[in-house]
Amino acid sequence: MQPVVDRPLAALWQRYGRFRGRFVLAVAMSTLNKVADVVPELLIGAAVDVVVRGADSFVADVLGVESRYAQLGWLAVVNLLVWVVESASEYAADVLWRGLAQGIEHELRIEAYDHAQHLHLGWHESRPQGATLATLNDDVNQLERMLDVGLPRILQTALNVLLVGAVFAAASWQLMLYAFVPIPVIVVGSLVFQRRLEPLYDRVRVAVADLSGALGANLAGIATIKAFTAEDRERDRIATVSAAYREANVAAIRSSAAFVPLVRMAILAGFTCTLLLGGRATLDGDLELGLYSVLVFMTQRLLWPLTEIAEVLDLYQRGRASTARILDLLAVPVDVPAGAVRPTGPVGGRVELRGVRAGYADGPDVLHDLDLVVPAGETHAIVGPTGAGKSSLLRLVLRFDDPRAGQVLLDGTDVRDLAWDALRGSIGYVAQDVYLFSGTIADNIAYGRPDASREEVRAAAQAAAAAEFVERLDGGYDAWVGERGITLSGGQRQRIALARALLREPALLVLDEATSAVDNETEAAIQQSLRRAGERCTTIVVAHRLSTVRHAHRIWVLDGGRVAEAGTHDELVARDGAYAALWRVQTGEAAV
Ligand SMILES: Nc1ncnc2c1ncn2[C@@H]1O[C@H](COP(=O)(O)OP(=O)(O)OP(=O)(O)O)[C@@H](O)[C@H]1O
Repeated sequence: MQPVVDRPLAALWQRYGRFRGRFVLAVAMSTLNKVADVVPELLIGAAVDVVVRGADSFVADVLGVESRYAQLGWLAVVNLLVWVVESASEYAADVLWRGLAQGIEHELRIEAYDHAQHLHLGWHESRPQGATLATLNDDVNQLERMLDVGLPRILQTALNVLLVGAVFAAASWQLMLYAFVPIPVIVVGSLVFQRRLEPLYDRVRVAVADLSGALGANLAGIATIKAFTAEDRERDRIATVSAAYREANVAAIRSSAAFVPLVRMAILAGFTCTLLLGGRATLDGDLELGLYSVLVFMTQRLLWPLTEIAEVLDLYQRGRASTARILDLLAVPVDVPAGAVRPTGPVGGRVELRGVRAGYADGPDVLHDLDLVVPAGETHAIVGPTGAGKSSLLRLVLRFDDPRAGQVLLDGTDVRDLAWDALRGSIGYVAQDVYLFSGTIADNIAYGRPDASREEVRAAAQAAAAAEFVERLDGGYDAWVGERGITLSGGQRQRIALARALLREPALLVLDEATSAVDNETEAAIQQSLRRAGERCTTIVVAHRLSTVRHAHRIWVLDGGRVAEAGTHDELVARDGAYAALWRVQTGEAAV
């Protein structure tokens, strides 16, 4: 995905204006710390000056103390004070920078996650889950590293140059020039290097997203891998993706490692200049010995931190790229905006599709000119061969997708005009592939109504023919359901999902193959409960097993995205069309 935010850090600065106060404070503390950090070097110079010049030293001039011992004592006291300031400011700066990084990291992650969950389902389906996960996780962490390690280091390096520059300038501008000669080389080199690294880090990111996507998909499909003894093949496939990641990283590392020797050479040149030229000036009597020793130390202090510039640029580059990706995610428009209509009275649950044409992304239409009405309080079934468009139709009712043409109406209002809670809040939905969250059985049943009492949870479980097996579980309603409910059987999962939908007492119950995995006896019990529940709500059922739907008020037979026929079970059997043929196959009256 090409980044759409071109100045990500400026955009971040704009976005998080409320952190600016803390940022300024962190900068102030880092500055104080750096100043305190430079002072000990000056004190060394002063100490040499005291030892060499005694009563004529700089300290003697300032304090009016002649004894060398007393002067050294004063220097020690100042050193102690500086040490206290340095330690305290370092602590404060550290806490502030890290707090800032953690604060922004947290807010950005939550914002990005929240935005992602409001994005169109089609957006999620059209890209690997690993890529979204990598943005929400790795990218946000990378930004945090840039903020809590990279930024303070950049600042310290800049302050270093300024402060040491000031000391040099005060001592000898010629020496300052020599000591500073390497800096432009390093900076220009760094910029060139940064430009080279940018595409390399993009490759690393793409590779890491591929890798986490592949790992996630494989772990989700571990049972299939085992069943097909595909472990070796999958290991090789992961090895290929991992090797691509390794190679992308190696390429980036090779470039970044090449930079450090260049910086070292430049530093050595600056250091040698100060050593030689400063030494000559001291021998010639143009430079105080104390100052010479300070400058030799200072050159080290000035230049060595610049070796870190490579690492800092590395962090900056990665952080910048990560920020761009997070902001790009945040810039994806929520193109299925909710309406604002909230019906005042109770929702009846009447569903109507008028001339609906629908499809996915740029693909062909999967539903064609569909007209269908489910009056409030009735139970209607949608049946038809696989791929006929049954689930696609339900997705329109829930507004996971919008039709390309035509309208979907709930109680006469276009679903596009309804607020989410008015639309989805009125619907109890059981998807074809049930998703349970890791938590207790009760948590899962009460997912749509977290305030439900235990009695209500139990009643819903009863209606979904789940109570009996739940009570037999160790812990009953407090039994822990593993991630995606893997500790339950398929039929048990479906019944929990059904209980979850029923507990909402929805105006509209939408069931997509909700009982496909339960046995006939359990299904009969569920049908009975559903008929009771159906007295209070409208129900749309998609089912392959026709016994599930034979009592429906109306059965819609879809074929190739169109309504092939519709009527009650008896009418359709009497018509002797597609439904009757299917019925005969399922009841064993016809040979398959
Ligand atoms: N998320 C999707 N993205 C793209 N195409 C899709 C998507 N979901 C379904 N389709 C396509 O839409 C068509 C209808 O699929 P749909 O799932 O609605 O059929 P169905 O009648 O529910 O089938 P089944 O009985 O197998 O569940 C199929 O051709 C399918 O390939």
